[in-house]
Amino acid sequence: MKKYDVVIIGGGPAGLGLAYPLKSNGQKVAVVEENLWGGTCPNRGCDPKKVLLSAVEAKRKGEYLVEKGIQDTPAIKWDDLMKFEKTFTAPVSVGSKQGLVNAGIDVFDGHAEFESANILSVGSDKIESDRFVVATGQRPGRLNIDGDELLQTSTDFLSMDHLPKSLVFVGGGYIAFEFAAIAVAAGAEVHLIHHNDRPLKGFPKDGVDELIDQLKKQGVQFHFNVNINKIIKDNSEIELSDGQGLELKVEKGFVTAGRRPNDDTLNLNQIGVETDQHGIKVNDHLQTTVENIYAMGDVVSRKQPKLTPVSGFEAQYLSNELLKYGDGITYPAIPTLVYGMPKLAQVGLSVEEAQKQADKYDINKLDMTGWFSYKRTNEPVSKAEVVIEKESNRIVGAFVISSEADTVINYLTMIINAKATMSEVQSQIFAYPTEASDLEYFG
Ligand SMILES: Cc1cc2nc3c(=O)[nH]c(=O)nc-3n(C[C@H](O)[C@H](O)[C@H](O)COP(=O)(O)OP(=O)(O)OC[C@H]3O[C@@H](n4cnc5c(N)ncnc54)[C@H](O)[C@@H]3O)c2cc1C
Ligand SMILES: NC(=O)c1ccc[n+]([C@@H]2O[C@H](COP(=O)([O-])OP(=O)(O)OC[C@H]3O[C@@H](n4cnc5c(N)ncnc54)[C@H](O)[C@@H]3O)[C@@H](O)[C@H]2O)c1
Repeated sequence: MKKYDVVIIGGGPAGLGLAYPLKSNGQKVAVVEENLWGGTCPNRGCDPKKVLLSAVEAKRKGEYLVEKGIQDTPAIKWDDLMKFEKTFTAPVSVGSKQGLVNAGIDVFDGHAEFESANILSVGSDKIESDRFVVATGQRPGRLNIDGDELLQTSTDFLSMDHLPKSLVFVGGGYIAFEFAAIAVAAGAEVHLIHHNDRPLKGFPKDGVDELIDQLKKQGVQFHFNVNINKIIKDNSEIELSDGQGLELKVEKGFVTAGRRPNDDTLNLNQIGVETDQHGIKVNDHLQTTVENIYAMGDVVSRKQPKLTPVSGFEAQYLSNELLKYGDGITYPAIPTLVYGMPKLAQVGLSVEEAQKQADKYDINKLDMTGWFSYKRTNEPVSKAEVVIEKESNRIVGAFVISSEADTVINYLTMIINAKATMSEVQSQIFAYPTEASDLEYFG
């Protein structure tokens, strides 16, 4: 039986982010992966999605300037776009695995399961290790209704060679809003079904309503307060119904109603590792309820959002922690973003929380649509809500909706984490005219 200092289960951003620094610090390390090396983000998540969005951004930016110097709106050719996307995804798995091998890290292909707190089985291999780190991520949740198997997942959407004429997303979270923006720009008839009237509920309602308005103008059809309870096949289409009058026929349907942790097929509970509905329970050292087993990334039950840079941050933390027991993990302000045209973004203290403590915080509501930066691109909406702590005159939170919300939220994240006051921001010289030079008006 092979014996290691650390065995990592899951070859995604979290697992790979930990394997390299441990190896370069002299540890004997192995990584186990049952599917594509590199994990969700580069194979079936962030990266392929962002490649598809390149075309959406180009199309919308052209559209805004029709009759303002641009003659025709660019049209998206899905089949070509998908071929372009696959040039990014195709090399990922082989390259990620080879990178580990080149670094002298042992790799195992297959499904990992614990036999005990020190022994893991991967197919017919048994692997012994002093410590294990579970970094198995999440997978799409299912609806548990008749015909659920007729719905495809985000992975299927991101590898569709041809765009269906009509499609529906069931569940209105990050994935549904982003994919709806992509599919409607590419020319499909797009429906989005949500079981209540508050999709993307972590974002301010007025901002989400703006996004919904924009997506409606682009052609997305929303169905709120609808609980689908049956799906049947009808020739080349599927029909979704709620038993209350909605009967929707589309060529393809996708379940986008949340993701669930991959913590249920590793024998974790049998060896004493406790889980809850959000994933594996860990303390602030990312240690599970079994002393020598740690967990990180999307599979962990925690309040921070489940995102690639958060997985990377935890991997970096554990790479120190496993070599020398130190302080518990503390997270900086983490920005979250719904991509599309426009994008929604927020960071730090939420506007909703700040409103509850009006004695401590001011909220600066900015309609930037008429500001030079946005007027020159003629985009339909650009707004921000900035939370300022009265006592320190510091920005402590922000929400942004615009096509540049990703850039703006990253500036604000740096400002929040640096604890800079508004006068410190205003004393910088930024290149003009840019989103950075607009920052002086945020306070
Ligand atoms: C459609 C989509 C879009 C996204 N977009 C963004 C985005 O724009 N920005 C962002 O920051 N995040 C985004 N995310 C989230 C991001 O992909 C995850 O936060 C990130 O991949 C988590 O990394 P991880 O290493 O924890 O898990 P994963 O990347 O999921 O890796 C876990 C790995 O473990 C393997 N595994 C599971 N069980 C076992 C087992 N028993 N044995 C062996 N191997 C196992 C899996 O096959 C997988 O490869 C997106 C996710 C999706 C689905
Ligand atoms: N830009 C990004 O950073 C990004 C993009 C995509 C995905 N992600 C990651 O993936 C995760 C999961 O994304 P997601 O969009 O699948 O889930 P989500 O949790 O963001 O949203 C799912 C939505 O579906 C609703 N819902 C649940 N059951 C339903 C039902 N039966 N019918 C209709 N609606 C239902 C929920 O109320 C919720 O609003 C995100 O939380 C994030 O971690 C991030």
